[in-house]
Amino acid sequence: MSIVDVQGLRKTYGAVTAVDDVSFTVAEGEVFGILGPNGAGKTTVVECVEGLRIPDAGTIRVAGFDPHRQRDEVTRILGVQLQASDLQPKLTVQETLEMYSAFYAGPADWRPLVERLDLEEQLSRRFGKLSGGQKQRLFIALSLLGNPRVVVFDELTTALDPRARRRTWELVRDINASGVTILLVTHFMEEAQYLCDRVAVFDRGEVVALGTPDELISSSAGAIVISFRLSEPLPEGKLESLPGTVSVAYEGAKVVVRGSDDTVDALISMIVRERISAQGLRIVDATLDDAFLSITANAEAPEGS
Ligand SMILES: Nc1ncnc2c1ncn2[C@@H]1O[C@H](COP(=O)(O)OP(=O)(O)OP(=O)(O)O)[C@@H](O)[C@H]1O
Repeated sequence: MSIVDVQGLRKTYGAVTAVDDVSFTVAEGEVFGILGPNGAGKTTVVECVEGLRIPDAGTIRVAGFDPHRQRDEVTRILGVQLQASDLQPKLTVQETLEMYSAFYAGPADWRPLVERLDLEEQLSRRFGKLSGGQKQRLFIALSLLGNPRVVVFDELTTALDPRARRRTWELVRDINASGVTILLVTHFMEEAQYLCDRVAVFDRGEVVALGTPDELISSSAGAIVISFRLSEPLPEGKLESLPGTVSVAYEGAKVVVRGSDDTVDALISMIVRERISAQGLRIVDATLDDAFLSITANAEAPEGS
């Protein structure tokens, strides 16, 4: 059953069409990723879902409620990640938790949350003195105070070092395992591949791909990446003409071929048949990063164009 339902969403800012005819649904219990290059419309979409922006057209429902017209109902269902600018730097972690708990009629007990998020030792520290990772964990705690069924995390791990990011991923999994649906806006493909059940890729205000990370990887061109070093150049066009080849790139002596299982078979046969020396041969699955670049390949226009 879908808990978030977005149909035909359109949002403009003056002459800028930020989002145009966007539709997707999020099933209860999913981690749903919203990906896309800068300016693709991701934040606009989640802000419409949160009821912070009024759509120009289309319908949005969160557990059946309209986020704009039924804001109170949606606030009881949807937890939103605050930004650093929303919080008082001089308040302690405990004061912040108590203050935000007071906004809800039946708030969650923040003590187990603090324990789960490893913030116990920070309770008497001022918000402004917390590390980036501690701040993010506090934002997660605050987003869960209202016992939400859905939470929106927008760029949750952007400012974190790799260790803190990994730790936050485990927390997100943990929150999801407790039954909370998660809408995750991220620029990190590794994060999306690790956490998301399904992702929607936005490009210039539209959904250009939607599916599981594996579906996106296998449907985007070049699902397999083959790399090796050649001791001597091959005749021009030889690799390009292999079945299933999508691209051939030369990085010095290293060749990177993107293609399909057919490309692997044909390349190996060619190497054996023609006794080609292909050193350091590696055959790996493409990642969501590769799929994202392929899906959004046409998005990048030069600055100022
Ligand atoms: N308040 C606003 N007024 C005018 N234009 C806006 C406003 N907010 C966003 N835009 C424009 O709408 C488009 C979509 O912006 P949005 O912030 O939704 O994209 P995004 O995918 O979240 O980008 P990023 O990854 O950079 O955060 C962009 O062209 C942006 O410049």
